[in-house]
Amino acid sequence: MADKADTAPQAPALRIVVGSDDAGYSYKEALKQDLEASGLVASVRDVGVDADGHTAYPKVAIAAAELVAAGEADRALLVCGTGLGVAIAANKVKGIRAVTAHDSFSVERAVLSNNAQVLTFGQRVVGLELARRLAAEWLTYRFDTSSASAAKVQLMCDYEESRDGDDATGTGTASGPGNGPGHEAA
Ligand SMILES: O=C[C@H](O)[C@H](O)COP(=O)(O)O
Repeated sequence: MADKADTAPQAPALRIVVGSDDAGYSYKEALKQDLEASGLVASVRDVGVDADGHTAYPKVAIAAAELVAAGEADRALLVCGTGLGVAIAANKVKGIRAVTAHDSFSVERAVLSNNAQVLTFGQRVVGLELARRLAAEWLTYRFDTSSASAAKVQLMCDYEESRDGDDATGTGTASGPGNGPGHEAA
């Protein structure tokens, strides 16, 4: 089943943040190299960890997600042992939709159905070559704001906005959804 905008070779190149904990470090490094070599990528920003880093996954994931939410990056690609912790942490940042996906269809729908700006992998779950292939596919997708999926994504955005006043502790410092280079906002 082909979506109207399932690939967009003419789309603006993406500004991508990469990050991992120590359990995802070697995949993060390999994926970063691929991203840096891709014509679909405008820039790659690495928020850690470095080779001997031991920063806990929530700190790295939140730092990356905040860059996306602030509009300083279009997407983030995060790796931990399972991909789950970095997704949960990134989703705590307002405006962020982060998913773990280890198959091609889910990677496609993460963008085309859910307008997810953050993709996460588990280094202890998926093979490196599959992760690399999935990341390459992920770069080709752009959310279509005129698609039927847009109204569904908007329901999540509306709910998040409606919750703002209910949260005495605040929901993060991000001011915007970081939905991409001018064409990914739902
Ligand atoms: O989701 C968490 C990640 O898999 C992390 O890399 C490992 O976390 P743990 O050390 O708490 O199991």
